Amino acid sequence: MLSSPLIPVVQLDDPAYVASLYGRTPSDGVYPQPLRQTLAGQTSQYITSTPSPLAAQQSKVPPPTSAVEASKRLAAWTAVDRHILPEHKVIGIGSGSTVPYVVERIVAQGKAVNKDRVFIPTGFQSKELIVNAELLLGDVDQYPVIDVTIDGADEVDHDLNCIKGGGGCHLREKVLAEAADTYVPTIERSAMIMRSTDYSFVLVADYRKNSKVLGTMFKQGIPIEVVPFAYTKILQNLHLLGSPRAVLRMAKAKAGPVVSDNGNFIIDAPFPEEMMQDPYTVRPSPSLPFPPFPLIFPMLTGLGEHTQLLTRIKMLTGVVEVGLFCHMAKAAYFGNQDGSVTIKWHDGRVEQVQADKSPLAEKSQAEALGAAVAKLSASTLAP
Ligand SMILES: O=C(CO)[C@H](O)[C@H](O)COP(=O)(O)O
Repeated sequence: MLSSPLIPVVQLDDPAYVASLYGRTPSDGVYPQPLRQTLAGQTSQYITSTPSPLAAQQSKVPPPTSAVEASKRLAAWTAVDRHILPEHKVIGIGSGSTVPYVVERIVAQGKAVNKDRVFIPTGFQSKELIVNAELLLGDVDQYPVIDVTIDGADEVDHDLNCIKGGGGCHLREKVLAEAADTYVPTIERSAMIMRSTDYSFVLVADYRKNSKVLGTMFKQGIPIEVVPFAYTKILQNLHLLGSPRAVLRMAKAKAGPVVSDNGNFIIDAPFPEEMMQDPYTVRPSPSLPFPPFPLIFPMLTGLGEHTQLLTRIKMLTGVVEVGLFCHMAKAAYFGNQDGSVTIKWHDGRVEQVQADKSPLAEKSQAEALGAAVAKLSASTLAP
């Protein structure tokens, strides 16, 4: 075989070469296992299985520096304490700035309980969080049934419908939300829909996301993931559907559009309040614009009863997923500025956890107690 002096020739099945890539060989019996610790900021894809100091450093969440951050942590910790129980072995981890606090609290449950668990990410960010926290990474194609999924939200309404996708991850987020719920088909007003009968999808957010009607707090619109080549046609259809201000989401630190983890584009489509009030329920169509219009565009105007916004957007050709999560969540946890937590449950109950009963209060009480004990023992031991 001819070889260039500049390009070393390697034999791909050479055990030494394989070992140099993966840190172990097929004869170890554990090959091939995913061994990398982190890809963020790394130049090499292959990193040894020894936890790197960088990974350890990245898995530490800095203490919150603002009221909003503190309320995210409060929501995340309270939700983890109530919903991630020792018997839960397959756990979905969502995306966004609240989720690092979820992972932080799960890690605090200890190595013993976490060693038998597998964590399923909703995208690049949560994959990094899982790996950096040295938790076991899995994927939803291995685990299509998840015990509990915890995720952030951009806005949650009184019915626990929510907008997600501010971070462009809502396709995977919805798959993981569905994997955590149990669905049965039901017929409602002549339409077959899937209703969840057992919910294990939990939302965590700060107080700004707690709302009555979607779109009143999160005004940039419903995130819609679309296949790139169809985006102009979809924008046109969304304008006809009632969102004349729908736009393609542009990247901030890159020229051109945001590209999702799945290689798609994201459109943000704000709809008027009356269309957002109940984006899910099938109900009789309100006034149709003028007689010939529904005949020409029946799908856009909605004939008869099938007027739910979620389905109508999803039915547009080229739409991959809509960032409206309707009747999927078991509960939504909102951290408040005063240290309390508001919990909205799927059956309509609203629960309030007072500040002195929250996990953060317990932590500071425990710290104060620890400090007092240390002081007392120091003074007792002093000569
Ligand atoms: O849906 C999401 C990403 O696609 C996030 O969960 C949502 O944007 C909330 O993020 P944050 O916790 O940063 O407010």
